[in-house]
Amino acid sequence: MTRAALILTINPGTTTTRFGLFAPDAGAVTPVTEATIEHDEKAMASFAEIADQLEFRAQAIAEFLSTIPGGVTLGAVAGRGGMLSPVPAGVIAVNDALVAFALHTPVYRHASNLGAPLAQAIARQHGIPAFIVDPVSVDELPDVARVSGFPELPRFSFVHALNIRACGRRLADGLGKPFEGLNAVVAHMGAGVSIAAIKNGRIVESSNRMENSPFSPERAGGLPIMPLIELCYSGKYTHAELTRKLYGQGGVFAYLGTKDMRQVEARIAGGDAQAALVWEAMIYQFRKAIGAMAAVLDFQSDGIILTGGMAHSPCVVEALTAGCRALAPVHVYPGSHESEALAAGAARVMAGVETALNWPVVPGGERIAC
Ligand SMILES: Nc1ncnc2c1ncn2[C@@H]1O[C@H](COP(=O)(O)OP(=O)(O)O)[C@@H](O)[C@H]1O
Ligand SMILES: CCCC(=O)OP(=O)(O)O
Repeated sequence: MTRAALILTINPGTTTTRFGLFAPDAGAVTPVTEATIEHDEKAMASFAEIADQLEFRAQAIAEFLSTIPGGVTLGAVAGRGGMLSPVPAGVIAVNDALVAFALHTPVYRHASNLGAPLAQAIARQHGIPAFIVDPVSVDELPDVARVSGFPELPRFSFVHALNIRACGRRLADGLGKPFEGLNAVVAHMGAGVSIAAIKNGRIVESSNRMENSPFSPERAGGLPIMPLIELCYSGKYTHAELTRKLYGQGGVFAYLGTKDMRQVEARIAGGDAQAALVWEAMIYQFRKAIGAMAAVLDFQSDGIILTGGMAHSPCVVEALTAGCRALAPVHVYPGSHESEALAAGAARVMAGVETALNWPVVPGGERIAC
């Protein structure tokens, strides 16, 4: 029996590389297998630059593929897209220029910058196309949302677009309406957090996790700006130290020394008052952000979606549902649905339901059939 060519998904995280194999079927996908490789934190810290991890992670993928009984025939590879320049939502075909941008001139340092290079490396070995889908630099903000109050620092979009759009599609399907007609608030609550407003299928506003965002297990989120300026110039920290403190060691970690919310909840159950205060403050900030996104949608949303790792927590879900259900019905889609969303994007292109954008993506730019 010949086996259908599968779609390989690659999702590089700070200390993990997640893989999936999916069978495409007329623009949809069925999961075949998924795996997460946990990389040693010290080993990852030994790489000076994210780009230096390429070989190491490529080796991990080769090992994953070698474990598939009977081998695997691939038809396409879809990688998580990184901190690119602003792009529309959708699928982008990986080419050399995109790989060079992601490796050498990304807007910010982030493991997702390796999604395109890794996808290309595997795709080349198999002679198949490579894509990225809904990268974190998806920017659908209207002009009014870009005005920050200081012309040199306009607001911009970095958002968990892949999971947020996948959850939006799922809600739209459940409601029997097209995604393009969906209005919803999505709270992606992972190690980093994005709270976003989807209006007619477009992410028209989001908390931008290091701009005006709630804090999260490891990100400081938005901070009091005048004291932050003082701290920057105080000489207390170097640029790199302060960036690390706010970005990977901020939020819950800065207060409690852990990024694992299960541990935090266990400490609260054991009577730890500081843990309880920090947890409550984070939920309080989530509620404020969800309310702000509901306001962006004129309080006319089809639903509020709670998703990401923290949506596994009954305490988080209960607290947010109680605080937000007056705004719209609350739907809980725990975990991230990124692998399936990556595969579905590639499958839509392979089935001809959608065309891929070509990099560099310019307004009204070229789309290519693959
Ligand atoms: N059952 C749970 N209860 C509470 N928190 C959880 C649970 N499962 C995962 N988390 C928390 O979710 C966060 C990770 O979310 P996830 O979406 O997996 O992260 P990432 O941003 O790395 O993809 C961690 O802080 C983790 O402790
Ligand atoms: C903007 C989303 C990119 C991302 O994955 O951010 P976190 O690392 O904060 O989850």
